[in-house]
Amino acid sequence: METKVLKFGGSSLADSNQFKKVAEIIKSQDSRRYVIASAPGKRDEEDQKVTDLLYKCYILSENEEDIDEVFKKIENRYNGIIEGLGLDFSLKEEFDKIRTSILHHVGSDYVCSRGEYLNSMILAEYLGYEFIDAEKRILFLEDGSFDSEKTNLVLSEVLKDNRYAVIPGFYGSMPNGTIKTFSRGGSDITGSIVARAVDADLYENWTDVSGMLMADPRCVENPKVIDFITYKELRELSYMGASIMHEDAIFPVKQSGISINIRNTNAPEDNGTMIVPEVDLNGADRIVTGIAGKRGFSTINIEKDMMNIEIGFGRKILEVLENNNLAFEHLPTGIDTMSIIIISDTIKDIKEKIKDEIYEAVKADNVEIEDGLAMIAVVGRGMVKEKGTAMRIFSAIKDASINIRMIDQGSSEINIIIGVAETDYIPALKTIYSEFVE
Ligand SMILES: Nc1ncnc2c1ncn2[C@@H]1O[C@H](COP(=O)(O)OP(=O)(O)O)[C@@H](O)[C@H]1O
Ligand SMILES: N[C@@H](CC(=O)OP(=O)(O)O)C(=O)O
Repeated sequence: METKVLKFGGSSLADSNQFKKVAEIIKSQDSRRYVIASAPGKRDEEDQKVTDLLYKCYILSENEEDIDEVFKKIENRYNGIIEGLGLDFSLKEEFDKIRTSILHHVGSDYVCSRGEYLNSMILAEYLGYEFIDAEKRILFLEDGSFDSEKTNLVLSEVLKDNRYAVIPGFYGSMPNGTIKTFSRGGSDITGSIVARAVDADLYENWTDVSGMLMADPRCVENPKVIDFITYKELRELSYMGASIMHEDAIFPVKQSGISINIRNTNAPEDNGTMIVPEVDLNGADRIVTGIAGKRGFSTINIEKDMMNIEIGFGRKILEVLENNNLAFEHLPTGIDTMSIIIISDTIKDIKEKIKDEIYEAVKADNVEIEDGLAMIAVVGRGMVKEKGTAMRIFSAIKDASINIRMIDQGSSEINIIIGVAETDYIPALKTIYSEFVE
């Protein structure tokens, strides 16, 4: 029998009307057997996500402030859904337990995870599916990383006895039993983990847009939908800010070669985007599959005459970063210069320390740290066989009178990354999009 795993994001489960659409989608195919639910998301621009409200309660309680007003808002969200669906079902005992836990200062991960826990209970009740908790089934290791193999064993064992089930997204357990969440947006990862555990034929990721778009719709007007995209391209784009899917959601399905179909809960008739292991390169009808970007990067510029012949120069610099627990994004080099691109937030409080340590480590002539950089990734499997793509990007940027501050091309040749000033970020995205799409 065909098996599909479906993940519904917060926007798809934000109120009872959305729940009804979701149930209709699930019930329309017998193969739609395992459902991962997120916490209720925003109903409109001004609304708040339940995960954010829960976190607010956690902070209030930590500061010994009253949580009642915010906690009431959370209860009202769930009670509104239950009433709207006409269910004879109450979460009162669960609310009391969570409230008491918050007042007793349980960990923030436990508090934030309750959004998906409660929403999944309602959805299971509404569908008549089994509720299978992620606690003790999605497992983390002592160091906080995800325990992929053990989870796969435990989860496949539980799910093989349940033909239809709802599983909360976003969290699992530490070896000592406490709840741990993935980073924000992590229900996408849970969906991928479940798809692997049941060896699904397809992982459907249901959201509020009709697939992965060629650019962020908040920056470019009406971007086109991507029909097919490879795991590798998706990883590049999601890491660089195409926030439709969590950047780590690809790994569990990649191990079994399961495709992901991004679909729109509000337009279920649309085909959406298929994310596949590989597609025939000659089949790529576009050179560029998608464009994504992020603001908030800094550059550490290091100058030293003849650094090019100094053995161990790079290692000494990277050691400074490692000793300060800093990851770097890119490392463009010249003959006597090296630049390190780094996320601004990670370095903001230790800039002078890092500069001093680099001076000390390599006896540099000059070290400067510059903020305000945005990075844009132009990604496409079609770029490998096409000449002149870089030239087209650069001339489009030049024609828009934008200065390029950094260039990096990955060795797989499926992406070109450029750095521009944050103020030039949106104009640069727009001009690259119109060069390749319009
Ligand atoms: N390249 C892109 N394609 C589609 N959506 C994108 C892209 N980049 C950013 N987004 C944003 O991602 C949103 C969907 O992700 P998210 O809010 O996490 O949904 P969900 O609540 O369903 O998990 C879209 O509404 C859109 O604003
Ligand atoms: N509710 C969590 C996890 C999640 O994945 O949500 P969503 O599917 O709405 O992005 C968050 O807001 O981060």
